[in-house]
Amino acid sequence: MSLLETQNVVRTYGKGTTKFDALRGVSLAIDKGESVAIIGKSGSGKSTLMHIMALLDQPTSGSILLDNQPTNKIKGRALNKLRNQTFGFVFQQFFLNAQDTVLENVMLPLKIAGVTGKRRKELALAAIRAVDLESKAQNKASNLSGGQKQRVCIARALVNEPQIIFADEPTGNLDSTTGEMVENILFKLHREKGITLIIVTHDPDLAQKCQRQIQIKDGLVVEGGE
Ligand SMILES: Nc1ncnc2c1ncn2[C@@H]1O[C@H](COP(=O)(O)OP(=O)(O)OP(=O)(O)O)[C@@H](O)[C@H]1O
Repeated sequence: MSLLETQNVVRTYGKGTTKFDALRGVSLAIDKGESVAIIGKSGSGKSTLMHIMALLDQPTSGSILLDNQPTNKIKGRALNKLRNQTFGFVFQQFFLNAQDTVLENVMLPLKIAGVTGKRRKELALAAIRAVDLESKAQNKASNLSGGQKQRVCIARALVNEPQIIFADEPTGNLDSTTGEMVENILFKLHREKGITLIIVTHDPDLAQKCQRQIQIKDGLVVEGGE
């Protein structure tokens, strides 16, 4: 049974002469516990699709179903809550708060979810432990290496025990050894906690480690949609 489904998703940017169809009718279904890579050339529509699947953007037409329920009527606070509870994000544009500690950064999604006090700290420390950064918990996020920052992002993404982790080029800015460590953490979470992984990547090796590769070309799925 599919966990996340897109039905004939179209996303048009702009109006008039600048109108551009970034997605031209994307239908795909992702099962619970799957690991999926979204691949394709620059400008093919990968990030647009990822944002729509993660309910960060709305399609111009078409639908997104989560657990077989349509999501188009969920708005505002309810939508934020659903996203916060269901998804974890490892996105380059979702920066860490540089002046806050690692612990504070990882506690943030729990704070938003209304988890308080000791429990908030314990859950955050468990996530920090899962990415092997316990010794840095009190460090400012700015005083970390690139790979360590990415691991903090993963800890923050997993602290709410999400069903799905969306990762946009999770190893893009990292050297190969550090990138491999970050990959290993993501796949370990997938194997051991059954978290569904949806990863946008240009890296063919990372894509091959996923159970399925969905290839996007000019706003359409050309391979791996089902
Ligand atoms: N806000 C926007 N307004 C207008 N056009 C946009 C906007 N965002 C994206 N596009 C266009 O939509 C198309 C798909 O963009 P998208 O970012 O989804 O591609 P991508 O496959 O993720 O590319 P990359 O691999 O370079 O990140 C591109 O042609 C892009 O120029």
